[in-house]
Amino acid sequence: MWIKICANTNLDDAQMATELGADAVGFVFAPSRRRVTAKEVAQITPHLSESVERIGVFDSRYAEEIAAAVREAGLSAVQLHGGEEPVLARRLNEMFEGKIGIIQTVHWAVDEGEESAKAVRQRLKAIEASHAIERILIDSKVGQATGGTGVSFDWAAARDVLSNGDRRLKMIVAGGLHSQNVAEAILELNPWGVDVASGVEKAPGRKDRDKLAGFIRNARAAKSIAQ
Ligand SMILES: O=C(O)c1ccccc1NCC(=O)[C@H](O)[C@H](O)COP(=O)(O)O
Repeated sequence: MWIKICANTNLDDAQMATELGADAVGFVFAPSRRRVTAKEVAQITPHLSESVERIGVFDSRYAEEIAAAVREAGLSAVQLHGGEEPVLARRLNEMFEGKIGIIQTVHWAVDEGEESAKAVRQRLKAIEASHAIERILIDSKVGQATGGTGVSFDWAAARDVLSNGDRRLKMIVAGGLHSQNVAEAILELNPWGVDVASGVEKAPGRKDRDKLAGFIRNARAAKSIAQ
């Protein structure tokens, strides 16, 4: 089970997440109350273990802008959170000669019921056909809010849509997860990975050690049952 702790804003939190066993730490470059700059992240990444993925979350559609932030901040992967144009992923792959991890976010609009299921199904097909992406992250969209919402989507309704997707794509589940519901999400959807931001915080942009430890412990325990 791959675990990403997202929306880190400071070194202590990012180090705490890695010490507790996270596989990846995320930094939000998209508009958010947890937004960070490349300059700030550049002060954090050199102090993290080489083995942990450092992922920037971007809503920009400009490859050059993303690439500049990747280089300055010392990121190892990007999460494309603003749209699903395979051309952006392809361009980044070219620019970094395939040496950068790319995760494509696909939003599940929690207010849109069946429409959401249809939209996600279509997006997964398009991503699969593009052959440019190997990991997708399914996140809740609530109104205009596209991340850090603390709201989970309907896993039971999503199960069919997500299990019919391309097995080649590694699926990461996000949106409203916390230590008390992550096991249920894993047992329902059997994802490759999970991601959390607000569910392990004591305040926006500040992580809570107990919540983090509980999240990682419960996610790993659930995955061992789901397999
Ligand atoms: O976390 C944010 O504040 C955020 C804001 C805007 C765009 C993306 C954002 N986070 C990206 C992530 O990958 C989060 O982990 C994901 O949205 C889950 O958030 P949460 O529901 O709070 O666990």
